[in-house]
Amino acid sequence: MASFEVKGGKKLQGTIVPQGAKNEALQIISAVLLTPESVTIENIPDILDVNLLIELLQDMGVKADRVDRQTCIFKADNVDVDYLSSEDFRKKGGRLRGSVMIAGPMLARFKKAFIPKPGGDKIGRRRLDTHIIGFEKLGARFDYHDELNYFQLSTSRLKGTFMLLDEPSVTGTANIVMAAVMAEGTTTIYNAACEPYVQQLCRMLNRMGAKISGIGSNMLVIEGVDALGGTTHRMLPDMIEVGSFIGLAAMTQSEILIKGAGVEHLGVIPEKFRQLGIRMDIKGDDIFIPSQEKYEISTFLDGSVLTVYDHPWPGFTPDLISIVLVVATQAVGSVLIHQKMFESRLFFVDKLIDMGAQIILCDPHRATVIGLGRKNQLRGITMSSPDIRAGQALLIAALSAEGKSVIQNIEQIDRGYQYIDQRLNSLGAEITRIP
Ligand SMILES: CC(=O)N[C@H]1[C@@H](OP(=O)(O)OP(=O)(O)OC[C@H]2O[C@@H](n3ccc(=O)[nH]c3=O)[C@H](O)[C@@H]2O)O[C@H](CO)[C@@H](O)[C@@H]1O
Ligand SMILES: C=C(OP(=O)(O)O)C(=O)O
Repeated sequence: MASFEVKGGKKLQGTIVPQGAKNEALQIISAVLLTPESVTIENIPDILDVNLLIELLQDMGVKADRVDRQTCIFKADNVDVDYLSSEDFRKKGGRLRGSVMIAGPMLARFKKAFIPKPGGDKIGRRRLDTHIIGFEKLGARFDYHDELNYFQLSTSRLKGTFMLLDEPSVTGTANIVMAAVMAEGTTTIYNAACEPYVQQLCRMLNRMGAKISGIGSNMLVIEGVDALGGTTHRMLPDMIEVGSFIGLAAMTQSEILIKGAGVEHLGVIPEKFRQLGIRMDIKGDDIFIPSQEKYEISTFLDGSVLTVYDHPWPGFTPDLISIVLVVATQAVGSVLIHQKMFESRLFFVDKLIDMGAQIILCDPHRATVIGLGRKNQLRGITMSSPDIRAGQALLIAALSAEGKSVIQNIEQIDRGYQYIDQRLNSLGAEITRIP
């Protein structure tokens, strides 16, 4: 388990460029399995989860030629379908959430798929029902192997149909879309997720020859085609990194320019940080956050305490709730943070409380933060990173704190943030990686 040693209390300054979006990358890289032709992908984040997925595809026989660290040409013209039933696939696939999205393209092109119990954050129950029921509606059969904890799926042919999803699952929608693009006839997916990740996937599939309409809405209509061809795709800037950098700047009183932030794809994210009192100037595709002595949380129009909660897109993403929570600890005013989707994502607040933050954990989903308004600084402590976003939130807390902090289990942070120590150190942070 590696750690970060962080010397806190320093103001940062400079320009930072967000990496390509992690959650988009996991969908897009899975989609290369849909064609035997070459697919060039640009702006790939160099992070643990994405590298693991690429490795998994290579184990399946997919050629992956790295042009540079961010660009890769994939060619899935000789896929070893049997590898999916191997012990090795179950082990490696089980290390990341994104591996689940290999199933949709495999069903579409090779008529069989295996889904190992996926990895990813341990942030509460994360079921796969939406994926499996969607595949079933398209005409796949499934067996659940209890002892080895994996789903086996097969079909003689997939056939388009209407389906109303139980919930707008992000990876579930992506998986079903990828299964449906080569199904016979028309598939309509209602209550579909419409996060920018899913929109980007649909646009890429259309460039490959798919016929998907309704992109960006909660109803996707997919006319099946016989085959898909190659394309080039560029990942959007990671909106979760952008939000994290806005929060980091405010919390550490830093002046930061986020260059190429993908402003038109950020939805309500800038507004949520503005509600915490954070000022920012949007200039073209860049976001400038000035150094702010104080930021004050607004109230609702009737004067009642602000609540920030997560919601499927175009609502506020659950992946930024931990960041909003940590930033609120130094604001003037109070806010109720409500993490509706996941039941184990707020437990890291005990570490913030140990650092001196004023937080009342009401229940597993809700925490009230009473901002310190910089009257007291947080104190550096030793802590462990429980999940990717809590890890980043703790790093922000440590950077703003007085004294030294040690963050253990930084593999969680490395899952989603590319060379984060080096990039923040180039803005003036003091983060040392202890292997
Ligand atoms: C690899 C990847 O892309 N991971 C993202 C993806 O995970 P993932 O696709 O796994 O998450 P889902 O969208 O399936 O659902 C997340 C959780 O929220 C619950 N749920 C979902 C929708 C809803 O309207 N109500 C509700 O309660 C589900 O039961 C589940 O427990 O989307 C999540 C929700 O944005 C993000 O946190 C993850 O970072
Ligand atoms: C929860 C997340 O990731 P994953 O779905 O890969 O666990 C996340 O990106 O915040």
